[in-house]
Amino acid sequence: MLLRRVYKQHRWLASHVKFLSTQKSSIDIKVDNDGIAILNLQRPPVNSFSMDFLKELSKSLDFVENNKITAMILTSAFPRVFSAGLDINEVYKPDAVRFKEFWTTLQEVWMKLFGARFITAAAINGQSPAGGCLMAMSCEYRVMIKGTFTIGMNETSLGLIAPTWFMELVKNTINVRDAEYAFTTSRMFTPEEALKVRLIDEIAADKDDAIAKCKRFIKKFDEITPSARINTKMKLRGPAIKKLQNTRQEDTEEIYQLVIHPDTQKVAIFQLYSSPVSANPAIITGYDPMEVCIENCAQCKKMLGAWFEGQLCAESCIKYRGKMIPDCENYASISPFLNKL
Ligand SMILES: CCCC/C=C\CC(=O)SCCNC(=O)CCNC(=O)[C@H](O)C(C)(C)COP(=O)(O)OP(=O)(O)OC[C@H]1O[C@@H](n2cnc3c(N)ncnc32)[C@H](O)[C@@H]1OP(=O)(O)O
Repeated sequence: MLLRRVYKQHRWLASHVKFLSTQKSSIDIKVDNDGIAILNLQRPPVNSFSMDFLKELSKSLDFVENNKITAMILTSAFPRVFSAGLDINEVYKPDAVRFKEFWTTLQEVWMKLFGARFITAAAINGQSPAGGCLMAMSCEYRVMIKGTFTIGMNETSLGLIAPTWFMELVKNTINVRDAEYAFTTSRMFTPEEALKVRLIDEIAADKDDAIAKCKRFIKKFDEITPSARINTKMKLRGPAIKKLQNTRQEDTEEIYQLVIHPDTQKVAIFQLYSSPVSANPAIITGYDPMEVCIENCAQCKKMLGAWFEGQLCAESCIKYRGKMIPDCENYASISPFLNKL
């Protein structure tokens, strides 16, 4: 009888979710026949977390919770990137009110994901720096696919400092020494290295295998009384959530002050147009012509949007060490960076 009700509910959810996912959404939710919700992040190009995307994730987590779905797997619809972390556009020249709302939304998503009553697992099917790593780490189980992908906390290389609650989470997952080394040096881990320090729990051959392995973890709880599982999880995770609840405003203010610092802004703009995880921000510090050049690339990108190849502009700027300074109103100077769409 109970089984029939659960089955019927899953069938309803499956059709309902199908309806939801026909709206243009950055998260595709599918509930499978085992009653597990698979959340595919699909915000082009790299699943970076903007405020709207975070709000959508927040609603998706509510959907899983409100429909009493027992487990969720977080993954990416893209083949090479799980998530590029926070959207650098939210960090570059932020408006104070918007940035604070953005950060508050991130806190809220984190508290919902980390403190979810349902079982959570991440199938990390690509690059997962900084905020991408944060989302995966907030789940109870992590499976990463093998390949040339990396995961880690590269905040310091961007001139940023990860929030305390993220540091605590990592310190409680891997050992303190590895956490300190990784955070301070912006170390990115290959899947094998991540497994060694237990940043992840398993390695998979591909995305399907990663999801299958996450499901195997979820299945373990068939043998465990649900209330015992939930109460144990809450006892383990509750204090960290309470701590953030009590310090949300200070946390937001601290991060905002950090983000608007000129040094952070220099790195943010560099990152915006030259994004590989291994980028060395030292290249752009203390050399003014290059800084002006990169600022101008950013301005042209803002003015011309998709017509303008911002990354190409920034790369040329770095290559010619600031000797080529684009003027957005001078066609000759920007024509090398205009595309035909
Ligand atoms: C505020 C303090 C709090 C600290 C907590 C968290 C901080 C963060 O999360 S900051 C973000 C950290 N993220 C990164 O450093 C990742 C940067 N990105 C990359 O390394 C690569 O893009 C990635 C390996 C993810 C994917 O590589 P590719 O597949 O080769 O793609 P591209 O590099 O060509 O990028 C495509 C496209 O996406 C834009 N992009 C990349 N990352 C971001 C981002 N985080 N935010 C916004 N946009 C991003 C990149 O600029 C390209 O744009 P176009 O040039 O317009 O195509």
